Amino acid sequence: MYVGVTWGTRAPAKSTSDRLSAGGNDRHTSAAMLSICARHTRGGIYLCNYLTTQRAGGPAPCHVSTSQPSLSKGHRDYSLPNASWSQNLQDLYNKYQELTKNGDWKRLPSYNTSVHHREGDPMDGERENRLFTRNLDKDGVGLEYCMFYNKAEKRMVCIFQPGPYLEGPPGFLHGGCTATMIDSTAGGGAVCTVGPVFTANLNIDYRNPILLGSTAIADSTVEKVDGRKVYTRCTVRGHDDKVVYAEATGLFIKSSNL
Ligand SMILES: CCCCC/C=C\C/C=C\C/C=C\C/C=C\CCCC(=O)SCCNC(=O)CCNC(=O)[C@H](O)C(C)(C)COP(=O)(O)OP(=O)(O)OC[C@H]1O[C@@H](n2cnc3c(N)ncnc32)[C@H](O)[C@@H]1OP(=O)(O)O
Repeated sequence: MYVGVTWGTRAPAKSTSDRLSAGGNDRHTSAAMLSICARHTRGGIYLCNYLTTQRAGGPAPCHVSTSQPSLSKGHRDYSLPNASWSQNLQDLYNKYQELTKNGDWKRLPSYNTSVHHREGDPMDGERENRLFTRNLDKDGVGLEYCMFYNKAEKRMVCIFQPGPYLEGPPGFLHGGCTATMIDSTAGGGAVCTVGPVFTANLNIDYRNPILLGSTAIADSTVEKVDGRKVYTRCTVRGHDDKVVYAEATGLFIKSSNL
């Protein structure tokens, strides 16, 4: 039976990434880097490329690591920082991690299959299905993100960094991917508030294009629950809140079939 999300109980107690994030700007200390290299070398070839978008005037850094976690070796919590994360994403992660300390906010662990989010589901075994937002094996080329939920405010925040494989207009994020992040964030907020839901309706106003490699925040609130209907509102902004990328409303229907 689906009982909702697990609050990090399966995440490693103190991963390299956590140690790094705790260190904030110390993340590039030599000891930490050696530790990361050792970890990635075990899982594949470690390489950190520094890519830039080709757009004149505003290249955003995009770091890509080629570590290739295997699904069957599983259980990786993909919401933890990795070498592909930009400093802006890392800073936002540190900020929200800090907010989790008094219990108001919870970090959601994130796996690459939907079922691994369900309590009681086996965490091992081969699975072909992949979560849409976690379907690329290389860190940094697709979506890097982490969600935080505030129960009292019925609010879900997703900090994210879209990689180079998500291009729509040259240098910019595909609008369908923006929609995916809105759907996932608002849907995740609805799931955390009422339990399993289906998306019934999503309305999006795209205000500004999102540069690939940049860091953005999707910020969603459950505004009303009316029977099985869950009404949400979501805004996507830049990491420093200076630009609004998109504004959306979403209707989710509580389902007993999930
Ligand atoms: C990426 C994941 C990250 C999440 C992290 C968080 C937690 C992790 C846990 C688990 C991860 C899983 C999920 C995360 C959540 C969301 C992200 C992805 C979500 C999706 O990707 S999901 C796929 C796309 N989605 C569909 O594939 C739905 C297709 N569709 C249907 O399956 C049915 O259509 C359904 C079920 C929607 C309703 O069907 P139904 O038979 O159950 O209910 P019914 O029709 O009676 O409607 C009941 C009342 O809603 C009103 N109503 C219905 N639809 C409306 C509409 N469009 N506009 C206005 N009102 C509407 C009616 O008017 C009535 O209102 P009233 O009660 O007042 O009469």
